[in-house]
Amino acid sequence: DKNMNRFKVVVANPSVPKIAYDILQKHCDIKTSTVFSRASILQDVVGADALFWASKIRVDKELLDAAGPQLKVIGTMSVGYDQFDIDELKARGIKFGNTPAVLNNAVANIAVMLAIAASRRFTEGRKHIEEGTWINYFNTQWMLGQDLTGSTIGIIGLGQIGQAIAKRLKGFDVGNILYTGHKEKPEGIELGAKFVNLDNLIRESDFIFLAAPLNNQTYQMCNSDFFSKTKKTAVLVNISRGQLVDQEALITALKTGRLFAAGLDVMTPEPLNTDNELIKLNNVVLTPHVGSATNDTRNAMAELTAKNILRALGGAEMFTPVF
Ligand SMILES: O=CC(=O)O
Repeated sequence: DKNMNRFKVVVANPSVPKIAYDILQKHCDIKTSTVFSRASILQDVVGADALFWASKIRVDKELLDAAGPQLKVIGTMSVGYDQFDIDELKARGIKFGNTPAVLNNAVANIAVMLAIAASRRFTEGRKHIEEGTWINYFNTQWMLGQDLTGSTIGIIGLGQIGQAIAKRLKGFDVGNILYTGHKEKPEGIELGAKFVNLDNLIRESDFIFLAAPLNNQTYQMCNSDFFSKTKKTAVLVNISRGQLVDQEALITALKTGRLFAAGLDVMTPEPLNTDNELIKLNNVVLTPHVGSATNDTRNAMAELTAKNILRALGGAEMFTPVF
């Protein structure tokens, strides 16, 4: 039987780059889930040895039960993995990997873009052009923004993306770089970044970057208490997950001048409802969760996920295991 020792892999997204198929095809039979519905994916995963996940659909007990006990490997084509029931995966001895590192540059770049766009009033300026309210006399006080140069930067989560953000901002001659997280990091020392508690970071930062994963510790960490301590001139940038922010509290802070502006690549829900207040606010810059969305980065993520899956199916350690 020529199919002996071949594995069954389910790719849970029809848009996964071809390179993943080229890699997996050598040792696997691939089934691609063509519809983004939980019901159809629950059927497609039946009998899979491995899952190639590129989906927000939750991988929980129900889905793992549907797949069956032969399922031993999952690779997610993302760095975040909040859609997975980690305890359930561990209990079943499933090897699990994500795609860190390969998306650091693309995501850090969009973080810097959002910081500058928000602090320099991109949305408001664009509206003035469109609506014909671009004033035709020279007003030295029109459309003034906040400086990145000389500012105090606060990074919540100095992981690989947080570090890539810090490295870039040094090129803008920022002042101090502060960070917070569960522990002080050697990389922080190398970057000349100072480990502080969250309270100090909120109070002192001119720009606050959210670069921490979504988990029980970070869920809704930016709440009304958080925004009661920010500088009124501060800019918030979120490239992590929308659920780190109490969005109603953020909107209130933006409307009442508790916060100068926000640049958000992530929000709740995604996609955002078209009548959401965030879209109406002049001091918000939005991008539709496209931090890693470049050709090269998505190809690299697909390649790494496929290689991780093959390694684990062959009994070796993944290149980038979560566990
Ligand atoms: O949000 C995207 C990712 O986690 O890679």
